[in-house]
Amino acid sequence: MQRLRWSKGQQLGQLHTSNNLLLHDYNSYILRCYSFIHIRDFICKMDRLIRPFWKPDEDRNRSAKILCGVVAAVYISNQVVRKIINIVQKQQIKKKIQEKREERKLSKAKLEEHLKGKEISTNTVERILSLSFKELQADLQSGKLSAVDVLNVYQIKALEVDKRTNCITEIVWEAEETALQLDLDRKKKGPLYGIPVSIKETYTMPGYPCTGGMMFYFDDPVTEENVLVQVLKKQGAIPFVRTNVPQTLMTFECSNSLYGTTGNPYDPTRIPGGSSGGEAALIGGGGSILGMGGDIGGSLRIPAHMAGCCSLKPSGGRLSRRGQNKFNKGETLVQSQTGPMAAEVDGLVNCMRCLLVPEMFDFDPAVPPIPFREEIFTGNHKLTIGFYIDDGNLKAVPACQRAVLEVKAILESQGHTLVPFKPVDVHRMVALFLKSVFADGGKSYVNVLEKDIVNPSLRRIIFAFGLPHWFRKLFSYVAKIITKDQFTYLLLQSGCGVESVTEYWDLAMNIESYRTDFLKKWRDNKLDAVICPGFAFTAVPSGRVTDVSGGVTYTNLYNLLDYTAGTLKVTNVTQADLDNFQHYPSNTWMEKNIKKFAEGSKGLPVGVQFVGLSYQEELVLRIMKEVETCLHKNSSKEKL
Ligand SMILES: CCCCCCCC/C=C\CCCCCCCC(=O)NCC(=O)O
Repeated sequence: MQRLRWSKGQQLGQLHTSNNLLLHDYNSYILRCYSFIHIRDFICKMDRLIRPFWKPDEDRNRSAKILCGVVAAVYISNQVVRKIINIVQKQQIKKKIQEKREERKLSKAKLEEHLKGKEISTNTVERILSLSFKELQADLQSGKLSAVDVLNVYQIKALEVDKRTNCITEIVWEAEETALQLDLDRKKKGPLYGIPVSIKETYTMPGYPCTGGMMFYFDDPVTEENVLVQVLKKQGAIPFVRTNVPQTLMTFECSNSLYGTTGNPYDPTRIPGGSSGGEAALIGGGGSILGMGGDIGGSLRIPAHMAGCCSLKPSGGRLSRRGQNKFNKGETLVQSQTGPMAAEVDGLVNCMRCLLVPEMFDFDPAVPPIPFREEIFTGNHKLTIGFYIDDGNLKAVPACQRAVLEVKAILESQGHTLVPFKPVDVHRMVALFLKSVFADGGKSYVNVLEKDIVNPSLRRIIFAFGLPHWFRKLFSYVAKIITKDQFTYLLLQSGCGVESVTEYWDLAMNIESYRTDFLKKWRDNKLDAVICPGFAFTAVPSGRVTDVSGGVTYTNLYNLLDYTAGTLKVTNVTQADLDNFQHYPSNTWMEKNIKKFAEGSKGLPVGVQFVGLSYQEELVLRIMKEVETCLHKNSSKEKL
């Protein structure tokens, strides 16, 4: 592997000699030209070179013309060579993608064959799949069920869900061996003994690619196992499949050229959300009871809401981030946080309980050593909870509004006090967020995607991110006039990132000042927690995410604040919700798109978000559990 640097020290990224040799050599040559030959020296040299070809008495204009011609010819041929190399490279990538797809297909077929050979009865499958998290845990602990039986049943169901949604990227082949070992060693049962766990593709596991949906990272060697995977295994859990993500992870589409597009288990023509979309599709479809994901702008919560499961985005690095999402490591103002996803809140609670243990604090000393605080989770004092259905950017669609109001009624019936709340200026917030996550103007993503087949859903945005900053900023005003969308304007403006260290420090200070203002409002309202829409809308058709990307303000607010936030599926879209669209505004481009994409959305899941201050994971889980119990959701294993 070699590293290539632009003259100003900008890192282009890691290049794999196998893949990029041709372009690497060519790039090095061109870079050397740009870096080492000062332009004036270059012109002098050219001047000396061509001087013998013109007569001394001739006009210098002629030499200037020749010089310009030569420079233009060099520039054009440079572009042509680059284009040709790019085309050749893309062909190689396409071939490789095809090979990998075949390998994955074969691997899944092989597992299917293996499971068929075991002749597991439909009865056993249905019985095990119908167990709630607690029941499954109890049956495994008591020895009523073996780890291998449970694993095989979930493998069967996972493959079935995968056929409809394409949510699995890799089968974890050592899972069965692990289960057999656990069954043999019954005395040493960890609390998660025999629980199969699905793992997001961005979690490092040696032997498995960790790409974030980007071909560029496919051959990156994975040496270190993700800390949470290590702890889960120590607690007896069995990682059994790895799941799909969107290309770059910075969208909620869940599609990439390497693994393809993941569909929603409720309607495979629609998105499952992202970036932990493969996880949500699998869990929402019943193929996994517990999974692990990550979230920098909503990636744990958007998919839980759209594909019908629950998730928790912890705060403050409460769970180790080591070995997850290596793709934007240098960006530390808003960080991607790891967290669990599950079919029921009990899955989230048990997972947190089993992760917040000395082993994790030992593996990653950067994690604050705070164990799971049972007293907060089981507390029963009455709370003051803020609620809102419109964050001031995009109004939530009728189904998402209704879901919040239903949860509000449930919480009131439990004796809590619900008060209206409005977040502090979300446009100010999203500008800070976009400036942070695209601090380099999106350059690192654009560079990496130059060597990939760009997902169709990202093409427009990648093109925009490739334009010069001055043009993007100018165009943002035009876009604002055309779309009337503040978010589109901000994506183009703030997506340009920062120009200097001073600007980066200012950005950090402005984030702090937003956090201060928000906390003041929270304290003024004497809030313990907040409930709000899981997202602005329910699952949209695949390929259309950039047409409605403004919905992200409902989730990324709590990343910028670094608060705890969980999502729970509470209802499904009804005909009445769709009829209520007549009251939904259609002033802006995104509002019109949201309305259009809602057609045919009846039956889709709808989640609600539960928010607490930093380090309030136990409190948020307590409220989620209370609501889930009231909803009589002992099990979210809906038959789809
Ligand atoms: C330069 C390429 C970037 C492509 C993405 C552009 C889409 C822009 C729209 C909205 C921006 C913010 C979306 C954030 C989505 C959340 C994803 C997330 O949380 N990922 C983190 C993770 O998976 O760890």
